[in-house]
This record gives sequence, C-alpha cells and structure tokens, in this order.
Amino acid sequence: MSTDQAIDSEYIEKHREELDHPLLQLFQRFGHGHRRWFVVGVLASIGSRFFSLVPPVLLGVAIDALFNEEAGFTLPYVPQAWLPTTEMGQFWFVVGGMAVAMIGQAGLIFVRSSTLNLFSHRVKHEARTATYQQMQRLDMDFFNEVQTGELISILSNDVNRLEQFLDSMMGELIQLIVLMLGTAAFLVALNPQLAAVTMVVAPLSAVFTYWYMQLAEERYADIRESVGDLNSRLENNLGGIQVIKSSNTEEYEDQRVEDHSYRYFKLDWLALRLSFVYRPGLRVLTSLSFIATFIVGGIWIIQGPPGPFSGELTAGTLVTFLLLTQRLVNPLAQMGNIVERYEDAKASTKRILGLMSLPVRIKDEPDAVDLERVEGHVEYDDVTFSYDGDETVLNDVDTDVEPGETVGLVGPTGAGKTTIVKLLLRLYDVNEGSVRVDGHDVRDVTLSSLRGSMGYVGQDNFLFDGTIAENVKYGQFDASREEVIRACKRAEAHEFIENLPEGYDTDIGERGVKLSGGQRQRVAVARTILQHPAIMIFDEATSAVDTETEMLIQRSIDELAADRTTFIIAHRLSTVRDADTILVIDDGEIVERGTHEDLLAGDGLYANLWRVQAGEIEDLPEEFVEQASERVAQQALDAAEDD
Ligand SMILES: Nc1ncnc2c1ncn2[C@@H]1O[C@H](COP(=O)(O)OP(=O)(O)OP(=O)(O)O)[C@@H](O)[C@H]1O
Repeated sequence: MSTDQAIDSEYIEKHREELDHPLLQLFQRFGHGHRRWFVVGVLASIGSRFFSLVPPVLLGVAIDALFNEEAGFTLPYVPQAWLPTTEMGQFWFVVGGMAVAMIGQAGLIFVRSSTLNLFSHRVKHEARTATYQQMQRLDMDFFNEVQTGELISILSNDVNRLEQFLDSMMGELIQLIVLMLGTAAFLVALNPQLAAVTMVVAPLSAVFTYWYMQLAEERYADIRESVGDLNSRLENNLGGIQVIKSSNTEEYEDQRVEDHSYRYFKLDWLALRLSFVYRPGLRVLTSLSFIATFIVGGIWIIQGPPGPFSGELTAGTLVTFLLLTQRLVNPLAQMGNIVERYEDAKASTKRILGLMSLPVRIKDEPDAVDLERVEGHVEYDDVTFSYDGDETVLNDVDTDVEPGETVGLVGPTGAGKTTIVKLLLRLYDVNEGSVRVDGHDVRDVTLSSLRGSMGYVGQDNFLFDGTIAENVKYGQFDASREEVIRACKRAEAHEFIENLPEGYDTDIGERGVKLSGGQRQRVAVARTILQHPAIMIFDEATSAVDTETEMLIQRSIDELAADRTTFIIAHRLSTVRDADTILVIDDGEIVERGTHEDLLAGDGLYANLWRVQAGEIEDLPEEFVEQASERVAQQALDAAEDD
C-alpha cells in the first residue's frame, strides 16, 4: 500500500484487512526471543499426552492377557524381549507402568503449564509495550482520525483477548493436536481396520470446523470493532461530562451509549449463536465415532469380522478403543471453544498488528543531524500545506525570523496561525517549500533535538495527575527544587503555589482539575521555562484567563521573549502589540507584516481588527464587515458538517 496515502479510517481498515496470518506474525515478532519456552512446553505437552494414553492401553492388554487369557502379553511399539514372562511379573509391570505414566503425566503437566504460560505472558507483555511505543510515534494524522477510546480498546481489550487465548487455549490446542495424533497412532497399532471406523468422522469434523471458522472470522472482527466504538463513545462522554450536564443532554447520551452497547450485544449474540450450532454439532460427530466403533467392534466379537473386515478382535482391544475414543470426545467438543477463542484472538491481533505496521512518516531521516546550540533563526520558505491533501491551509508562507526576535501571529479564526507553528515543531511536514531552523531544514534534523529546542504553551495545557512540582519538572526530571521554584517565580506562579495547602507538593488531580484555568496556564509556562528552550511558542496562551492573570502571564512572556526567538499567537491584539514583527494571516496567507504602528498606518485587516477590539465598530469599512460575516457563516457551516 502506498505510504503517501492519507492515514484515514479507510486506510487503517484496509491495512488491517490485508494482514495475512496475524497470529503467526505476532509470534514471529514477539515470541522469537522466547522460543525455548515454547519448544519445552510443546515437548512437555506431547510427553504428558503420551503418558495419559498409556493406562488404557495397559488395561486392555491386562484384560486380554491376564484376566481373560485370550491373547499374549504384547504392547504396541514395545519389543517383546523387554516384557516380563511370568503372569505376576506382567501384572506388576502393568501396575508399575500405570503408576509411572500417572506420575510422569503430573510432572509434565507442571512443566507444560509453566513454560507455555511464561511464553504467552512474555509475548503479551512485549506486544502491549511495543504497541504503545509505536502508537506514541505515529503521525498526528493518525490521532486526528482515530478516537482515544478506540486506542485504549486496542491496548487493553485486544491485548487481553490475546492473553486469554495465549494463556489457556493455545496450550489446549497443542494438547488436543498431540492427543489426536497420539490416539490415532495407538489405535492404528492396535487394529488398523477398527481405527479406520473410529476415525472416519475426522474429515467430517475438519470440514465442519472449517465452515465454522469462515463464518466466525468476520463476526469476531465486527465484534472487536464495535467494542472500540463503544469505548470511544464512553471516553468521549466521560471527557465531556460537564457539557452533557450543562446542556441537559443526559437522555440523548443515554440513548447513544445504549445504541452502541446494543450493537455490541447483537454482534456478540450472532457469534454466540453460531457457536451454539458448532459445539453440539462437533459433539454429535465425536459421539457417532464412539457408537460406530462400538457397533462394528461388538458385532466383530460376537459374530466374527463383519463385511470387509478380517482378523481377530479381542474384548480388551475393544475396551482400549472405546476408552481412547471416549477420551477424545470431551477435548474435541472443547475444540469449539478453542476455535472461538482463536478467531477472537485473530481479530484482536489484526487490530494490534494493524497499528504496529502503520507507516510513521514524521521520523528521523537516516542521516539526520542533531541541532546544537540553537540560536533561533527561523525561516519559512514558500511553505504550502494541507492536512488531508485536499484543501490548502497554508499558501506560500514566507518569512524570516532573526534570533531573539518576537513575532506576533494574528488573524481571523481558522486562518492558519496554529498550523504555522505546528510545522515548526514538525508535527506535520510541509507539502511544498521548507521550514528551517538555524539554516537546517526541519526534516534533516533529529526530532528530539528539534522539539527539545522549543517550548510550546497552548491555550489548554495538559497537566498530569500528580503534584505541582512533578508537573513543572515534567521533561526535566533531574531539576532541583530550587530550579523549579525559580521557574515558577518567573512564570508568576510561585505565590499562588505557596498559598496551596501543601505548596509545591499539592496534588492537582486528573488533568489538573483542582487548579483554575489561569493557574494551570502558569504551571505550564513554568514547565516550559525550566526547559530553557531557544524558541518559545505561545499559542493563545492568555486567551482563557481573566485580565489580571493575563497581565501576570504577559509579564512572564515578555521576560522570556527578551532573550530568545518567540512566536506569540493571539486574538487579543494588545498581547502582540510590542512584538518586533506582526504577521497578519488570512485564509492561509500572510497578508500584512510590520510593527503595530506600521500596520495601523497601513489601514488594512490589522487596523480593522484593532478597531474592533477598541470598540470602534462604526468606523469599520463595509467590506470588512461583510467578510467577517461570511467567515462566521462558513465556520457555522464547517461545524455543522463536522457534527
Ligand atoms: N488536524 C486538522 N485536520 C484537518 N484540518 C485542520 C486540522 N487542524 C486545523 N485544520 C484546519 O486548518 C485551518 C487552519 O487551522 P488553524 O488551527 O491553523 O487556524 P488558526 O488560525 O490557528 O485558528 P484559531 O485562531 O481559531 O486557533 C482551519 O480551516 C482548520 O479547520
């Protein structure tokens, strides 16, 4: 599949469907280093099953040779010279043989369980961590497309499904295969003709199982997808609980969750119904095998060999046959369960591997160099960009920012201001042109050195569950308490932190919910200060706070901007008034540039925006008002389309 194609839901789905032999790929990828445990487990399985077959065979021989005295004392695959010749010797040989087989079986079951479980737990652990690591590196396109709930569903539900299969079912599957092959070998050695009768149902069972697997595969893929959808819905609703309450939409959301849950129930039920046919069907087939063996064997003993059969059949051999056949019935009926879990695990593995093998486009080039001692010279050279390959979001953006310069980015909403800085952070790659830092194209330097040289403070900054100090230190884990305090003082955050019950050690709750928006913002600024970035980016950093807090944050921004390259995106033009250069962006293009005074004198878009904010609405030209209302109408349309 082409790696230039946009990573949208369709691409991800197709990519997933094209995966061949997912479980085999999974083992090759994650099981390789632990193969020895797998091999020991399989050998122990074979051994334990072999031992389990010994008692019925010995019992049959004892009935014929010792109790009925109908046949000689012989054992399949054992040289006659090794067997005792006296009756009591043979009796104790049978007793001893059964005891050894039973103890041996117990020991090997222990070895089998420990090794196969060790193998499966290691595979599961590696699959989970590797999936997370890959997920973290995927391009932003992917996160725009896939919902968080869906990703959590892969990391937890799908990995757990895999665990269920690996833990129990894989061991049982191996045992079942060993049991069937071992039993078949014994039966053929005892009486090949009767063995043919017993095993005539094997091909029928295989066809029946194949039919089931074909139908089940699709159903399990749908089930796993519906679990992902349900999780996304739940995650969305929990995240938006405040909006749901304040919009009074509980009933609407009840219904949406119920719909998703019902879809999951229906798909699950469809798959179950199929297994309700398969499981008893398999049991009927294996019971038929038992009955056929009993009828043919019974007639053979009472009236001599029926129809095409020839030779002798003793009661002991028939008992062994029936015991071994009976032993196959339960495990074979269990096959239904195994196949079900297998299909389920296959669907989960496809989702895990589908994600693992998605291409990562934003990554270090093989010859990427580290950006060192960054001065902060930033150039946009005729940059054109679109998110999904369709609509151009930035068109011919061209600017040169000297080290230490402060640049304000202003313009109507949706004009492309944030996109400009996203390209600098290389969250996306340009379609045309280039973005350079200190003369290096951002695509030619390592991502860690590029992003490490920049500090980003957005409108709503994510804080992690933990203390204030931990949050400020995030990314600079070795910083001392003094450094943390110094950064907080510069971010105008020290005073409010000191007033909290436990100061810097106050727990701020999930996403920092125990702090106000302005407080969270100042903690985020402190975190960025501690990183000593050469380039700072403030993206609407003061838009969500009151005027007093804005003034405080503004003071810290001004101080930080004094000795480094700084980009400030702002709707409130007073925030960028003192910037060295202001770039006015409209519809993806730089339409004006200059200082505040230059732009006012130019009497263009900036001057009109300034008048709006100064409340001089009557002085606005008619053309500007018309464009503004068109933009607002377009936004409403876009929002409606998104819904
Ligand atoms: N991840 C995305 N995928 C697709 N389109 C996007 C994405 N992010 C933004 N856009 C679109 O790109 C355009 C520019 O968005 P951008 O966020 O850069 O504007 P902005 O000037 O920063 O707006 P605002 O002032 O409202 O923050 C908008 O039309 C927006 O809908």
